[in-house]
Amino acid sequence: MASNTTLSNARILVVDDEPDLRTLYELTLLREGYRVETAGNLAEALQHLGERRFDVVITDMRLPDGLGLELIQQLRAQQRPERCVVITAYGSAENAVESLKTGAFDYLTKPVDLKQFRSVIASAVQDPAPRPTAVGRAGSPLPESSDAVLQRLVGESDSMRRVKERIVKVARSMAPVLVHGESGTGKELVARAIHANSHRTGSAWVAVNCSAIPESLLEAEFFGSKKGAYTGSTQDRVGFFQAASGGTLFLDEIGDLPLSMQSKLLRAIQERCIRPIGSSQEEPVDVRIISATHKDLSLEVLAGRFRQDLYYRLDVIEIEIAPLRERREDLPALCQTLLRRIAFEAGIPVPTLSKAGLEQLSQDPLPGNVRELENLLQRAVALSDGDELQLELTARQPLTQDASFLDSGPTPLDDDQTTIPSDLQSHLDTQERDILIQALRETGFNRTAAAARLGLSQRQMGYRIARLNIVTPHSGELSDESL
Ligand SMILES: Nc1ncnc2c1ncn2[C@@H]1O[C@H](COP(=O)(O)OP(=O)(O)OP(=O)(O)O)[C@@H](O)[C@H]1O
Repeated sequence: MASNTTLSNARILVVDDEPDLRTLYELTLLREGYRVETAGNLAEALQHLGERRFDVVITDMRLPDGLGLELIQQLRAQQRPERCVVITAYGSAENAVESLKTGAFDYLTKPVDLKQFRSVIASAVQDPAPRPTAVGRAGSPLPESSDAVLQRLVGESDSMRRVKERIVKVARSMAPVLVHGESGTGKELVARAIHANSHRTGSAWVAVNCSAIPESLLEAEFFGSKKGAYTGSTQDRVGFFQAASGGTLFLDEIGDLPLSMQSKLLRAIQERCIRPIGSSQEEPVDVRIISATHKDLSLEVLAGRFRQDLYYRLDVIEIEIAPLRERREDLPALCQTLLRRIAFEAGIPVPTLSKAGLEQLSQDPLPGNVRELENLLQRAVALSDGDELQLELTARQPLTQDASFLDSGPTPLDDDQTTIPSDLQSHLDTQERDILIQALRETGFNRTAAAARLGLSQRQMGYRIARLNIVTPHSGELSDESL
């Protein structure tokens, strides 16, 4: 029986033309304590809906007099509050994605696994408002109020307002969201706001930086492993999917996931099951996936670096965050918030930024976006000796290319583009190393500034520096000559 009486009072409409299945769903739901009504086709369903309000409508996709999708469309058009769960035929990914795009809360694939069925319905009937008694799990922060997280997202430009509206709109469904924007634009903050505004807010939030995990460890990190699965594994290990169970899994830098892992992720999303390494058992998983990238994934698909089917699965709802240089009207509010945060952490009075300083900032391309702005202000606060902040903007060329230039074509360092390298990986590594070193030199070995110039996050920069074995003067081991 469902443990929460308010949830078990929920009223559910089941729409399916197969009497056996209808009865199976009905009995399963009645056993959970829900109030259930059934319909065998669209017309009957609409009749029930005309008579009363339901909490959840579960509908088969194919009905004798139309599609389950039409039911969702009608409910949305009438702005009805019912959450819809669609049951689609096995292998019809298009239908599942289409129903999520139309506004379904979630979908289930035939043959329906009853455990999964119960868990999806339990999610759908939950009160969307954050539950006051909910507590964060070990390893996940206590849930923040939905408003508090949205308010942390500073900016009232048209594009920021659209982002915030979209967050609220999509938060309540299970549909995967892809957040796209340059490095430092606030993709993780947006993903967190979606989680905080969803009914999953009391459950785990697990953020994973796909570019920071070595390829050989990815499968174990994502799906976990059983004791003895490999040398040295002395106990079962929980993967990201299990850790995020009931909550949200945020896959940052999804464009950097190697192809081999992309197919495993696709399978986990499609089947909603994972198999830990060393286990013979599949485990059902209930996670909402939000992914983020600074890359244009459609170009990555064309270049053969990203699986089209996975792209299609992840990009059900897209949220685009504009770079800071395209929403300069957000700069004053952002500076104010960031300065307040910096001053609070340093335990000092909030410094002021002069009009001239703000003007200076608004002329700067700020390729590292809000993160770069944050670092810049942090440096200014640390170096200031008076009330007014002195900004140190790095002299640089106006930004003419976005960060994806590293991946999408020859760079000026390609002096011999006609020769095909015999070892592509080491050729690319050498080029990447040269670019990184050049950026580090030109920024006085300031990793943050170099990362910002290259459109990389600090984590990505750190990972690349380690991978390519670059020793910077700050590491105190070798001098400039070693570069
Ligand atoms: N609109 C905003 N209002 C307030 N702070 C912001 C905003 N956007 C970004 N930030 C701050 O800027 C920093 C970078 O944000 P975040 O990590 O979310 O960016 P990102 O796009 O995920 O970066 P990356 O792609 O490099 O991982 C964080 O400290 C975040 O709090």
